Amino acid sequence: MFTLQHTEFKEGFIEALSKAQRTNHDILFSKVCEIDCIDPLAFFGAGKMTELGDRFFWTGSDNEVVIIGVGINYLFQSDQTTDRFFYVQKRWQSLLDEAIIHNSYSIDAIGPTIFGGFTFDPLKEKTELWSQYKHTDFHLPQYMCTMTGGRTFLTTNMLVHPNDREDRIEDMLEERRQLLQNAKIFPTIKNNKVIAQQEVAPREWKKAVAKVVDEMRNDVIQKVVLARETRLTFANTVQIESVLQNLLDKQKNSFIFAFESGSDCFIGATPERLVKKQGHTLYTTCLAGSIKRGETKEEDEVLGKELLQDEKNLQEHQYVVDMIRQAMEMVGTEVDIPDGPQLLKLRDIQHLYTPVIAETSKEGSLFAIIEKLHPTPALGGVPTEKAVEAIRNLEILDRGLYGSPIGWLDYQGNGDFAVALRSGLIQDNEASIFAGCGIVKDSEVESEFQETKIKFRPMLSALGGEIK
Ligand SMILES: C=C(O[C@H]1C=CC=C(C(=O)O)[C@@H]1O)C(=O)O
Ligand SMILES: [Mg+2]
Repeated sequence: MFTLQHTEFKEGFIEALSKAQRTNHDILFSKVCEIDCIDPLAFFGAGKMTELGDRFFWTGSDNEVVIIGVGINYLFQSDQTTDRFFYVQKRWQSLLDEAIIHNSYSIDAIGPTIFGGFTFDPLKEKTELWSQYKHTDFHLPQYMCTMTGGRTFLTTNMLVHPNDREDRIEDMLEERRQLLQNAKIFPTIKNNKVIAQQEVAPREWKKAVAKVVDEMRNDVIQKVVLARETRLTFANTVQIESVLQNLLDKQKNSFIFAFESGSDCFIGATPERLVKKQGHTLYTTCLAGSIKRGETKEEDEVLGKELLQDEKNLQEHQYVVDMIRQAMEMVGTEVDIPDGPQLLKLRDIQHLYTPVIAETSKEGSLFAIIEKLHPTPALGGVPTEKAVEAIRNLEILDRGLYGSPIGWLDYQGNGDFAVALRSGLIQDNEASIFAGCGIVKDSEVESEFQETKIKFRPMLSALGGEIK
C-alpha cells in the first residue's frame, strides 16, 4: 500500500514538475488519500510537533465535517481595502486552473481547500492587536486532514517550482510519514492559568451605547452592533489544544475554529453560520436576539418564551431576516425562510434563530455571496453602511477578525463560512476576547452590558477565566 502510494506521489510530482518547467511557473500538485481514523486534536498537535508552522482547525456546528490544516503551502494575503473578495477568488482560481489534482472521491472539503477570513472592516485603522493578520488572509495548508461521514482523508499539497530537484518528493514523503506518526500521540492537555483579567473601557462602551440609542430618535440608523473586549494574562504561554478541547467539550451547536498566524491564534466557538455552499444549495442563518439560560428547566423555558415574544429582541432579529432575504434573493432562487424565529439554545445563552435555504447557480462563487452578506445586521446594523461607519467611529475596539467571515472553500466551489463570534485572539501568554450586541431604539444600556457579559462566557470558560 505504502509503496503504491509512493509511486503515485512520484508520478504526480513528476507530472507537476514537467508542467512547471514547460510553463515556467509554480504548479500546485495535490493528492488525496483515505487514511485510518485520527483524533482531530492529535493531528492538530502533530502539526506543531512536526514543526510545520501555522495551523487551522474547523468543525461544523453539527460536527458534519472536521478539517485541520497544518503548514502553509500558499498564502492569499492582502491589506487592500477594496475588491478583497474578488482578489482572493481570482488568485485562487488561477492557481487551480493549472493545478494537478489527484482525488478519486467526490466528497466536499477534500483536495485543495483554503481556510481563512476577511477582517470585519478594512477601513478601520489597524492596531498592533491584529498585526499578525491581513485584511484578507487565507492559507492553503501543506497537509489537511478531513473527517467526514465517518471517514478520514489526508490531502497533501505541494507547490512545485520549475527548478525543483526530482528528489524533493522524497523529503516531502518523509515529512508526511513523520506527521502521521506524530498524530498517533494525543497531546498532553494542560490547564491554562489566568493571572489577570480586565474588561477594556466598559464605561466608554456604555456611553457609546447611550449615544447610539439617543441618535436613533432621528431615525437615520435603526440598528448598530457595538462590541467590546476583555483582556486576559496567563502564567504561561496559552496551550491552544487545551482551549480547543474545552470548546469541543462545552460548546455544542457551534462552529469551533482556530486560525494561527505566526505567534497568534484567533479561536472561538460561534453559533452563527454566515453561508454554506454545497453544490447548488446555499444555507445561511439569521441569529440575533438573546436571553440568558435558566437555572432550572422550568426557568429556562419561561425565559425562552419571553424571548420569543419580546418586541425589542424580535425587532433586532427581524432586521437580520430582512437583510438576509434581500441578499439571498440577489444571488439565489427559491429562497426559503420560515415565518418566525425559533430558539437556539447554547450552553450559556439562547438566541432567536431563523435558518434560510436557497438555490443558486453552481457557477456563483461563494466569495461573491459572502460579499453580499457581510456584514449582516447581526454584527453590523441597519442601514449597513451607516452602521459600519458608526462602529468605526464609536468603538474603541479594533475588531480585526471578530465578527468577520471565517471558514473554508474547496477547489470544487463548496465551502462553509461562519460569523466569527464568541471568539478571542491568543497572543503567547495574553488573550483578548470579544463580545457585542445589537443596539436598537428600545435598548437599555445596562441590560445590553449584561448581555455582553454572558457572551464573554464561552471563551472565558474555555480559557479558565473568571465568570462574573
Ligand atoms: C455580536 C454578538 O452576537 C450577535 C449574534 C447573536 C445575537 C446578538 C444579539 O442578540 O445582540 C448579536 O447580534 C456577539 O456574540 O459578540
Ligand atoms: Mg441582543
